[in-house]
Amino acid sequence: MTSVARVAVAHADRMVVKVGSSSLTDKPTGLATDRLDALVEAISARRLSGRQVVLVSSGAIAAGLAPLRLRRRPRDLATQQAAASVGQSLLVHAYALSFARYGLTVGQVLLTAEDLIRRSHYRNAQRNLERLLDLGVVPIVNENDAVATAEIRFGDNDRLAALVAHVLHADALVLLSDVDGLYDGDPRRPGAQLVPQVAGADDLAGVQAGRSGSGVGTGGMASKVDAATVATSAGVHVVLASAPNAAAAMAGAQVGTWFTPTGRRLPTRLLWLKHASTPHGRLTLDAGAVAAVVERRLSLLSVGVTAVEGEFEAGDPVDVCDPAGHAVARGLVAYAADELPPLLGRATHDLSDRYRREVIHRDDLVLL
Ligand SMILES: Nc1ncnc2c1ncn2[C@@H]1O[C@H](COP(=O)(O)OP(=O)(O)O)[C@@H](O)[C@H]1O
Ligand SMILES: N[C@@H](CCC(=O)OP(=O)(O)O)C(=O)O
Repeated sequence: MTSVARVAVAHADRMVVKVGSSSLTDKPTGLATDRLDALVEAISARRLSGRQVVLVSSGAIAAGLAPLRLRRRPRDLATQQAAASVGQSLLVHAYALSFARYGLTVGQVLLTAEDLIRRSHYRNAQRNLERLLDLGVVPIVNENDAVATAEIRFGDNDRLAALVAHVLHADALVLLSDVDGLYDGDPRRPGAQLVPQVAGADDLAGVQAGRSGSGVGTGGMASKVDAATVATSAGVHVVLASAPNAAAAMAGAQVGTWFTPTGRRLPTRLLWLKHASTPHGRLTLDAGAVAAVVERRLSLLSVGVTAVEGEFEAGDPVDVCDPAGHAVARGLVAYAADELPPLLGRATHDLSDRYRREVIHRDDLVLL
């Protein structure tokens, strides 16, 4: 990895650090306070050097298992929510005590997907996190597992951390796990090699990023690679390293896997549209409309739409598909599903004034 990237991380004024359940918990005792304390020591050193850190911490469900005498992560949502309710308070209490050793105050921020997907909501989350940082507090973010339902769960905190990094204009994202980086295959298999650098999709070709090996983590390596891709596509440097290497990773040392930015910052609205929204329907286009939207980046007009599926209202996210049915873009549609069928294939000048607006304005479209 070039030293430029490592210097960028070492000097990041604002950094998001995400730690997984497997790095904070021991079976059967629950929270491993020695490991939590070691992580807090590394983060506190950085914070006390004048740089801002937001911690995204998993571990609520894992920390709730032992007090509830559960031997493994429950499968049903209600027991997961119960375990998270018990575990989250233990987790944040442990962090509060540990950061207090360095005179630092923590603030708990629990988010659901909605909080980062809906514009009115993410401004709220953004305002609170900014204020906590201004006040010198270390925000500790987790998914709000106690109320999150199956459809709205992030399901993994890696993507949550990438979205938080973007919303807060962080310079770097450090993903800490129980493995010392991305391997080209399951690290439990002999011969798997550490991938030291990912500069783009080509470096991921042939890499088998699989599921969690710990039984308490949910995302596995695939979700870390997805999160790194989200963050780097928006200009954020990403390091994936093991939790014991936290200080070294934050200082830009040669540990773990380094993901270099592949794109520039998108407006937050478009980032959530691309990575966090759930499409409510699909519009199929003819070949000319695909070329207009994808290559010439024009707005989508009714004349190029051949089919509409799904139930959506004006303003909802929908997928924009080529004639073969592959999603090529996602956008905020300007019409409700039941308004569109009479407009399909018709030129804008043939329509009444009410229907002369674009089906999706180009400012509301992202390519997938
Ligand atoms: N290609 C890979 N490289 C590294 N780890 C991998 C890979 N494929 C699967 N894994 C597994 O992913 C695990 C990390 O994911 P997870 O348990 O969800 O971590 P966390 O709890 O830290 O979020 C590793 O411990 C490893 O067993
Ligand atoms: N929000 C959940 C963790 C979800 C999650 O992504 O876990 P992990 O794969 O360990 O980062 C919890 O606190 O238990």
